[in-house]
Amino acid sequence: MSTPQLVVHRDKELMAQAAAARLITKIVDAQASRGSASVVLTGGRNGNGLLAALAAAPARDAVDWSRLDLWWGDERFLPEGDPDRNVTQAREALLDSVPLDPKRVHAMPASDGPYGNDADAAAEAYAEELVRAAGPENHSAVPAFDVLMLGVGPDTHVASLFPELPAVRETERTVVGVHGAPKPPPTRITLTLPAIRSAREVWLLAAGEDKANAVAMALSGAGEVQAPAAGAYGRSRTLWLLDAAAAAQLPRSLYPPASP
Ligand SMILES: O=C1O[C@H](COP(=O)(O)O)[C@@H](O)[C@H](O)[C@H]1O
Repeated sequence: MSTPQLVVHRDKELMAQAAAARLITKIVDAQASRGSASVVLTGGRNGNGLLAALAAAPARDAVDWSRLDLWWGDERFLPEGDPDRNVTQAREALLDSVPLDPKRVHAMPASDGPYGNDADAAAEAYAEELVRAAGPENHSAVPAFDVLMLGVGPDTHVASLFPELPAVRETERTVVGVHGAPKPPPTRITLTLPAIRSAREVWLLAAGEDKANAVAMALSGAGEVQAPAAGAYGRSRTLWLLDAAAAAQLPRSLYPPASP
């Protein structure tokens, strides 16, 4: 488990631009040292803001998009192309404008796909896709993600791990179906905390005053069942990327030294 590090930016626009710059560097470095990079995307306002900032950054051309694997931390279980699906929003924000290898874009199944309306079967299929990508040499059920990003909801949810729902208590499976989520749509697919914790780096993104209470709670010792964001950390690094509004309720003892 890595101790959370906090970076606080002036506002959400600057946060998105700085996080996009950070992600470009990570991908380029991973491609230089290992040949390819593996990134887990998040949905939500901050995840999409980062992708839009990346699309607008001239340095995006430093990435070899054909040597990048993209995965998702969660998906809203809706028909293919639905505007509320996380993958649809990511395509609009960035993916449609860069030359990705379609075989390396690992979207979670849709509710009108091969598993029909069965979110649990769709989750199992995604878990199998992760196992295949991990390969036997990794001795892991998931590939070695370089960066796994998570938006933090105002209720402290990350991916589709909501407080007190069964998915946040999962200790064995890497992907599960979610039923009865408090945020629409109620049916979702999500990586579990064990899968999230297998990533080299976990980045949690939160901007806006509606996130301030969730950020303070998750970083002040709350349990992961009550505050799922508290249970999200990476093997080498856990980075909280915040704007000043989202950091406003943090105790001074947690505030990074150089922040206003
Ligand atoms: O529904 C979801 O919400 C969270 C947080 O979204 P935000 O708009 O409050 O930032 C997101 O991270 C997750 O991927 C998504 O499915």
